[in-house]
Amino acid sequence: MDGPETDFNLKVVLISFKQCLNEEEEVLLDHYINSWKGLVRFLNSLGAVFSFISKDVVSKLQIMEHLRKSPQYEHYTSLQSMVAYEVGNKLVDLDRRSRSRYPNSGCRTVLRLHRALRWLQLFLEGLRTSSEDARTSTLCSDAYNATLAAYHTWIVRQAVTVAFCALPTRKVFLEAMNVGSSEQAVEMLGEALPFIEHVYDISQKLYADHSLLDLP
Ligand SMILES: CCCCCCCC/C=C\CCCCCCCC(=O)N[C@@H](COP(=O)(O)O)[C@H](O)/C=C/CCCCCCCCCCCCC
Repeated sequence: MDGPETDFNLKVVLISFKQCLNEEEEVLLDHYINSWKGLVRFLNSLGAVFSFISKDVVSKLQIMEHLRKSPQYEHYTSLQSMVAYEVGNKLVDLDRRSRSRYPNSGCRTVLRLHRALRWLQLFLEGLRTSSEDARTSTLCSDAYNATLAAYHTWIVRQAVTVAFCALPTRKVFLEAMNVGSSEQAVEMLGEALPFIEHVYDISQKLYADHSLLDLP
């Protein structure tokens, strides 16, 4: 039963990233997958022009869910245990020459989501701190160019640029978050974005420590 506190809104999704971390500051994959599913729900609500993006995220979440249901599922409890298992057992393609051996490794799959999380963090921070008349397409492409663009093919970058033109205005975006007025949405972002940032920072350090930031 949904009440005002449990209604689906962006605050619920962003705060769900807090649950991704346990007391040891390990990133728990079930929660990470669920938080991403919440984001996909928002993406789908923005219209069919974004469906090629949402399909890519869903396919990556399915890879992770498959690993969580595999006989090796215990190794996929957290990002840390996954990295230890896949790296320790050489189940990751570390360079392009070996690209085709483990195309669905957990490490390379989460890396794509991890980079996208940084895009989301920058985009929402841009929405939060920008003026009322700021263009969302500019905020979005600035965040994209600072994060994901470097890893995407020319074709993907063109498709993404077209999709950005279909973004709603800043006001509509903030209202679509379903947390009240634009001012309340801005306040919510200030409270909730640190949870995403924390998960991002811990994942980034883990990947950097294991030289996994450029997996093909
Ligand atoms: C009311 C406010 C709601 C805001 C909530 C937004 C929800 C955001 C949800 C998802 C964000 C986008 C996630 C993009 C993941 C991209 C993963 C990726 O890099 N995939 C590429 C590489 O994968 P491999 O080939 O190596 O397996 C893949 O090639 C790319 C596929 C196409 C999609 C890439 C689009 C990225 C655009 C990011 C901006 C999204 C704009 C959304 C508008 C809010």
